[in-house]
Amino acid sequence: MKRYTVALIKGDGIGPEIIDEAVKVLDAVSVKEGFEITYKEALLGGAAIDVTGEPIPEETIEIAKSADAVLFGAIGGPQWDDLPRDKRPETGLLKLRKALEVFANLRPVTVYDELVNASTLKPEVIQGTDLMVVRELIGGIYFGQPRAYEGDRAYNTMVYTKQEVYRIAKVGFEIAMKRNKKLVSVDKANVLEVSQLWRDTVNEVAKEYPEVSVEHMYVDNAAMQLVRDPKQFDVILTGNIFGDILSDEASMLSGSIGLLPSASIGEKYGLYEPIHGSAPDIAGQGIANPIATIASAAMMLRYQFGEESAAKRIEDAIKRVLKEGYRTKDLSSFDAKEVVTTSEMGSLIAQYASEI
Ligand SMILES: NC(=O)c1ccc[n+]([C@@H]2O[C@H](COP(=O)([O-])OP(=O)(O)OC[C@H]3O[C@@H](n4cnc5c(N)ncnc54)[C@H](O)[C@@H]3O)[C@@H](O)[C@H]2O)c1
Ligand SMILES: CC(C)[C@H](C(=O)O)[C@@H](O)C(=O)O
Ligand SMILES: [Mg+2]
Repeated sequence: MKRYTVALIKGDGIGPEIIDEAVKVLDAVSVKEGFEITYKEALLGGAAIDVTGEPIPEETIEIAKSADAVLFGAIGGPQWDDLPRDKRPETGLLKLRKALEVFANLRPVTVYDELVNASTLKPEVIQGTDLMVVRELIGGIYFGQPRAYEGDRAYNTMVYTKQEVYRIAKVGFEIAMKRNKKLVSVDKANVLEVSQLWRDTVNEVAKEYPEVSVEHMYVDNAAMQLVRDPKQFDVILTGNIFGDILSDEASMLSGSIGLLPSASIGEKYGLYEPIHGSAPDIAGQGIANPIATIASAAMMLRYQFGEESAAKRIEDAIKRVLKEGYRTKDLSSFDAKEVVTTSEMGSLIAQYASEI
């Protein structure tokens, strides 16, 4: 029997609630598909700060590196907001991404037919939207030096090397080749030198993929186009901060940020995480939508373990619960036949994923 080890990082807020549901679903499909997953929990974020004083203890990096994949919930919360930046929960996540060198963050945006009324946009605008944001994850302004908060002055540095842009662009084009051969690269090349390098490098990589149609778009226009006509996009290739913002925006095409999964991948490791945060406003109430995390677990099965049929089981089960009208509270006003808790949603998906 095939065996995989998964480092589980539950984190803060709704993190533990949504990870528990993903584990439920993974356990159900692994029985059906004949593989076994063993889990090792590790601390990160506020949960780690409270125990060790650090947002990412060394042990967490070791556990993450020694596992076959990492499944991550969410971190952060108001109780840690006043800590200095390098002691905050978010810094723990950024350090983990960096330590694992997961430079490519893939954020698929699916609009489920059953939820076309859930978006704030008109159904005819969003129906059929299916796009992939390819976000550079371990460079750009998030990590650039120098950076400081000095009295009345503070600064950050947006920096990309050609090599960093090249490798994320390659990922973008490879994905475009497997999808609809259409890529929009998003930058701010009318203002930023770093975006000029980005654009030049993307154009170089484009020569290796003559079949892929390439368009460059400024980020402000892209933000507008995403809500004007999302179906024009297939692969969106962009840098760290633009990808962060555009993917939250894109989540509202699908109806809830609680639906959007992601895979953060590099040469060696894989980190699977929903795109949303720890949602402190709803933590502990059993109302968080676990689908983003469950779908991230499906991405883990596909990308990290090559367990395509298990991944498909989960994705089909998600479609089925939505089709049958089960909704967590975030989607309760949209064609809901029954409003369910976080745990009930996880159990239904686990049940459907293990049928047949
Ligand atoms: N990857 C991460 O761990 C991650 C990502 C984003 C934000 N954060 C952190 O999370 C904390 C809260 O940030 P925020 O409020 O800006 O963003 P958030 O994504 O946590 O929440 C934004 C809104 O979306 C809702 N929401 C998010 N996930 C949901 C889900 N699964 N089901 C239903 N509703 C959901 C929340 O209730 C809230 O109203 C901050 O400390 C922030 O730094 C962490
Ligand atoms: C929590 C934060 C560091 C993180 C980011 O900005 O990358 C989050 O917003 C995300 O989208 O995963
Ligand atoms: Mg974000």
